[in-house]
Amino acid sequence: MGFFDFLSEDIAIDLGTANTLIVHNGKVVVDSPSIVARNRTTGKIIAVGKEAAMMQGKTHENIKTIRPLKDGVIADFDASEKMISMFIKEIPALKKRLFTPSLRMVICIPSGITEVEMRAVKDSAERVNGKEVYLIHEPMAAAIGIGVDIMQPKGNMIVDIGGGTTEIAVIALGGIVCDRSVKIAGDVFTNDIVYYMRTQHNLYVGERTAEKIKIQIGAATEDLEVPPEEMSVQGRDLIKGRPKEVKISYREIAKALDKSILRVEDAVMETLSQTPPELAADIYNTGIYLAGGGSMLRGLDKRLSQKTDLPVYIAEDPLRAVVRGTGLTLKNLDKYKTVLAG
Ligand SMILES: Nc1ncnc2c1ncn2[C@@H]1O[C@H](COP(=O)(O)OP(=O)(O)OP(=O)(O)O)[C@@H](O)[C@H]1O
Repeated sequence: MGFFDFLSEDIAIDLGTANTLIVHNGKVVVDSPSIVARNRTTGKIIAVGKEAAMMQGKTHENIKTIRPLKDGVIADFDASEKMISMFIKEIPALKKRLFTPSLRMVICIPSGITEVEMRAVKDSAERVNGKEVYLIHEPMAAAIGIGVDIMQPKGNMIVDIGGGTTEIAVIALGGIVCDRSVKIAGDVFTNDIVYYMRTQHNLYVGERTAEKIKIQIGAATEDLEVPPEEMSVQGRDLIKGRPKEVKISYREIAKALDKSILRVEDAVMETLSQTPPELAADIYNTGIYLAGGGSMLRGLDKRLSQKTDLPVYIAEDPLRAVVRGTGLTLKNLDKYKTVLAG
């Protein structure tokens, strides 16, 4: 330990389109929606994370809620930097500090990210006091978080279904052999539900309500073994203009999501078709690992398993698999130096 090491801290960040998670000292210390609320007149950020999420869809013209990331990459630099900086200040062990310490960071990024987008993440991290900043691809972090031994000469397929992107990768010998990133994930599923409610029930629902429907009764198939109960949904009647309530079943949601899930399935099939034969043989034995919040959609594992004819496993606590892996990478930087991106 160097003399000035007490002035520096290590943190791992999963900067996601839907959620931002931070690991410090081996523990998840921040787990918040990636949302910022800004006062339009003064330009000041008035809330981030959970507090800003409560305001979503309920703001007046003076307040605007922003999601600074889109499709896994930073879309609004100023808002994202302020959000990261406020999240870092919320870390209990750093709250007591007078100044933000210099940070050694590992941040995960989508596998389909461009050099310019990668640079943007690094720049933002440096501006929030990141002195040593490392990047890791999300599927790689997910694999480490799931507990896959990525260094083995053995192929493993990871499908990480987040908010903005679905990342599919075949990993062997500490590297990504083939991958695909599609912009079909949780946010698209939510918008599919908004569209379905509008067109089939003449009911206008906001994104927060649609996401609630997805989590409470969302399904990827119409034949679930344990179907959830019908759900009452309130919104605005598009014809009469007044509030209205309708009851919906998981079967309707499965119909609403079908086209998008087909596109995820196609991307998985395409990646499998590009996999070198020796690694394909490994995947035949090990199956496919799912991570990310989208993997929690009821019946998605079964549907993917039927489509690919392979066993499909959902990671333990799928929303945290990526940040767990990012944290482990940070803890074992020497071991994982070769798997870092950029
Ligand atoms: N039980 C659930 N069923 C279906 N979807 C869910 C469930 N829980 C969370 N989700 C969805 O998971 C998504 C968030 O997942 P996650 O936090 O893994 O994404 P992210 O890392 O923020 O996004 P990205 O990796 O694309 O940047 C959201 O769209 C959310 O609605």
